[in-house]
Formats: sequence, structure tokens, C-alpha cells
Amino acid sequence: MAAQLHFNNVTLGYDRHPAVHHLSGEIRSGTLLAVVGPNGAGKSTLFRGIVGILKPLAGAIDRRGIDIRDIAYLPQTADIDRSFPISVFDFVATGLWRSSGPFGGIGRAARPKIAQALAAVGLSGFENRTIGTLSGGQTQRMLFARVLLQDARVIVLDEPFNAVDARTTADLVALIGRWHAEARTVIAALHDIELVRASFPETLLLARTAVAWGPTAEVLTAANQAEARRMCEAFDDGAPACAADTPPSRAA
Ligand SMILES: Nc1ncnc2c1ncn2[C@@H]1O[C@H](COP(=O)(O)OP(=O)(O)OP(=O)(O)O)[C@@H](O)[C@H]1O
Repeated sequence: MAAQLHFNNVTLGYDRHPAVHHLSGEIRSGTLLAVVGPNGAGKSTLFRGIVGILKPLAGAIDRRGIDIRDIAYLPQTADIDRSFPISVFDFVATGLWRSSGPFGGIGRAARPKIAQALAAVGLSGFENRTIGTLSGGQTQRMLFARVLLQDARVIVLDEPFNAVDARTTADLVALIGRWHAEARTVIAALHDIELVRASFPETLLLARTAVAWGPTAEVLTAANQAEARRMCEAFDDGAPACAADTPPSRAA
């Protein structure tokens, strides 16, 4: 399989403070990849880089010709403004922006597609509820419905099973399995290591940089996980960019 995403010595961060350092490697088209690592390991930061919200401080992410709009992104629920007065139907419909444009409106032909996406995640009947009235698990299902509608080649899921019960998790894992069978590239940040072992063939273990990356069983060894914890605990959040990343200051 050809590479779908290529990372060339990528450093990503905020206000010049790096959160992901010197990541190099590639994700092949059709890969089902889990990204795991302790809190603050840089998983969300990496995803923001992949979907183009965050520009690399150094290095480059090559998306091999696909448009950023052909990447579906499920952010952490905490990043969603649930107080926004929008219905579940209209929220899920935003998954069609790629084809309709932000002001395109929902055409007649789109309505059954939206209804199908809601049915696929078990949310039929919730169309007219405002998003703030949904439970955590229902909100997660709604986010999956939007991704489903987007019909993207690359799907990036940031902690998709947060606050989700076992049945909903099983339903959504089955949906991810379908995407994988359709040869889409799926990348998900997860904390449930047993779920990763059971359902994700490949894993990137991140601790600000890649600790290990490859077949899940080879990556998720006790030694690698201990190393990731140690590296995250040792990290100084206030540290400046690496000398190698800092542009040379002009001589006086
Ligand atoms: N908007 C921001 N501005 C400044 N620093 C940030 C911002 N977002 C994240 N960080 C910092 O970047 C580092 C990596 O955070 P990130 O959210 O990518 O980690 P994560 O692996 O997704 O963690 P978690 O498992 O807790 O969700 C952390 O030290 C965090 O405090």
C-alpha cells in the first residue's frame, strides 16, 4: 500500500513550545492505526497537525495529494461547544460541507443521507433535539454520524470512546471496522489498551516523540509503555524549541 501521510521530521507545538518532536515515518493508505500515550503525550496535537489546524513549527506533513477537506476529524468532545443552539440533524449535516460548502444549505437529496447516517449510529428520533441535550455517549454517536456522512478517505478520531458505555463502544468499533474494510485510512487516539490490542492492527506509541511504531503486539510491550510514561513525566513543558529547530539569531 502507498503512503497516505508522510511525516518528515515534524515538530508541532504552541507559541513555539513544541508538544510533538521530530516525528518521522509514514501511515500507509488503508491502515487502521491507534495512537496511544500518557496524558499530554501529544496525541491531539499530532491530530491537529494532520488535519491542518496546526502548522508544523519545523518539518513537514505530506498528505500525498489529498485535500485537507478529504480528512474527516472527530475532535475530543471537550472541544465541541455543546451550548451552541443547533439541532442534531443540522450538526450532522455539517459533514456535507465538503460537497455543499458552508453556506450551501441542505438540499432535498441530502436529507435521506443524513437520516441514514443517524440511523447507522442508532440516533433515529433524535433529529430535532439540540446537541446540548444529548448524553456523552449520544454526543459521541452524533460525531460519528457526521464523520460517516463526510465519506472521507482519511478519518482521524480523537478519543472517540470517551465517556462511552460498552455497548456504544462495540457499535462504534464495528463502524470503524467497516471503514477499515472499505480501505479508508483510520487513525484513532485511545487510552483503552485492551481495546487497541483487540481491534487495531498497528499502533504508534507517543511520548512527545515516537517511542515505538508498528504492529500493535510489538509496540505495546510493558517496557515500551514504561518508557513512554517516563519520557512524559521527565518532559519540561516550559522548555523552548530544540536548538536544532530554532532559527539562528542574527549576529549583532
Ligand atoms: N492550545 C494549547 N496551547 C498551549 N499548550 C497546549 C495546547 N494544547 C495542548 N497543549 C500542550 O501540549 C501538550 C500535548 O497536549 P495534547 O493535548 O496534544 O496531549 P494528548 O496526548 O492528546 O493528551 P490527553 O491524553 O490528555 O488528551 C501538553 O503539554 C498540553 O498542555
